[in-house]
Amino acid sequence: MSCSSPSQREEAAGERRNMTLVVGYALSPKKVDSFITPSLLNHAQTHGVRLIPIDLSLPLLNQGPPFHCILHKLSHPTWESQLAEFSSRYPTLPIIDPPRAVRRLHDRLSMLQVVSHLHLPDSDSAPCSFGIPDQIPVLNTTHFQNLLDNCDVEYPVIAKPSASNGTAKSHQMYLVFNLEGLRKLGSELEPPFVLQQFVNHGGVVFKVYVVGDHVHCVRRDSLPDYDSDNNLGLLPFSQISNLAGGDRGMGEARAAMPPERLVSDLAGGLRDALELNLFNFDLIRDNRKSKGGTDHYQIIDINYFPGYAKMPNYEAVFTDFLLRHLLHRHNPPPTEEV
Ligand SMILES: O=P(O)(O)O[C@@H]1[C@@H](OP(=O)(O)O)[C@H](OP(=O)(O)O)[C@H](O)[C@H](OP(=O)(O)O)[C@H]1OP(=O)(O)O
Ligand SMILES: Nc1ncnc2c1ncn2[C@@H]1O[C@H](COP(=O)(O)OP(=O)(O)O)[C@@H](O)[C@H]1O
Ligand SMILES: [Mg+2]
Ligand SMILES: [Mg+2]
Repeated sequence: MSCSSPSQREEAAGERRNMTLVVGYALSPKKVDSFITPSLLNHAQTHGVRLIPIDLSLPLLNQGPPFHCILHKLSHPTWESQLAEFSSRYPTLPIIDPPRAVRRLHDRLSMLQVVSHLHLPDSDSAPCSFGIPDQIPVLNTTHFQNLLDNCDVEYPVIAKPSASNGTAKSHQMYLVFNLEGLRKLGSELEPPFVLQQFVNHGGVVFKVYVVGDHVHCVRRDSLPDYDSDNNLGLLPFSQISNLAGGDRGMGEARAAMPPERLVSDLAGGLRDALELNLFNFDLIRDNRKSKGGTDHYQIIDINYFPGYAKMPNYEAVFTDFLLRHLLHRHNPPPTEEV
């Protein structure tokens, strides 16, 4: 509990405005290359934010200078236990974002569960609705065998590994067109995975990037609509919207952007429900359910700390987020040497 008065808090915020905020980051080498660019470091430094790498080979508690905040996208047990130890020593120091909240996005079922509980404020402009595609969790081989025996899958479906943990394997998906394809899937993908209803969406996916209060939506190419003449049983694919020229506009000309109000309401609703500041989500317009002037959107994926460097002006957006997040906190930074 903070015992400081409003005037003390103002004073503390004032002091912090004149000092450099130190942000320790723990990211994979690939993420460091794409995100911690010289332009981000320079922009942040000019605005009083120093980004410092955390040395994963040393105990976090022994590292300095004292951090005002920790930024991370790592989830191995050693790192999480270091963070837990650090948080119990400095309970008010912000961890962006808390591992407990990030973990929810590591499973493709739990990441979307939160969408079902979202209630957005009514909008008078552009009526639309949202949801998630139907999905069947396949937990083990017995469960998979039951599905094959009972033939109660509505094709086409996309088989997605349950784990969404940043590995190439977690992005390896399969379009399954019929029972024959489902049989073949058995020798390609080991449970646990989900079978998610394939949704015709005009070949365009909208990616909504969230950085605290900042929301930015882009359009990318996606899988084409289902063609019933296609007699392929099973079609593997991976990171379709990230392929070179992923926004080259195959479906772009036909695809209007989703209403701004829906995008910002979904972003805000998810931010609060997930208790996360850094994420993006993939949104598609469901052609079958969009009727009578009401468009229906489906959320199909949510990613922690995505590729922000693709966002225009990300250096300013991110620095501004760090400043707001740290300066508006009521608790002063730790005074003890870290
Ligand atoms: O590297 P990028 O820029 O392609 O970013 C990836 C994201 O692409 P996006 O920003 O949505 O286009 C990507 O989003 P998708 O899953 O492709 O929708 C993931 O967030 C990926 O992280 P991870 O492999 O799931 O841990 C992100 O990879 P990391 O940068 O975190 O390694
Ligand atoms: N239910 C779906 N219906 C239609 N297309 C989908 C569906 N789910 C995913 N896709 C397509 O597959 C791509 C990858 O799926 P996604 O769940 O976003 O996995 P990843 O985590 O690898 O990005 C999406 O960007 C979209 O193009
Ligand atoms: Mg995705
Ligand atoms: Mg993803």
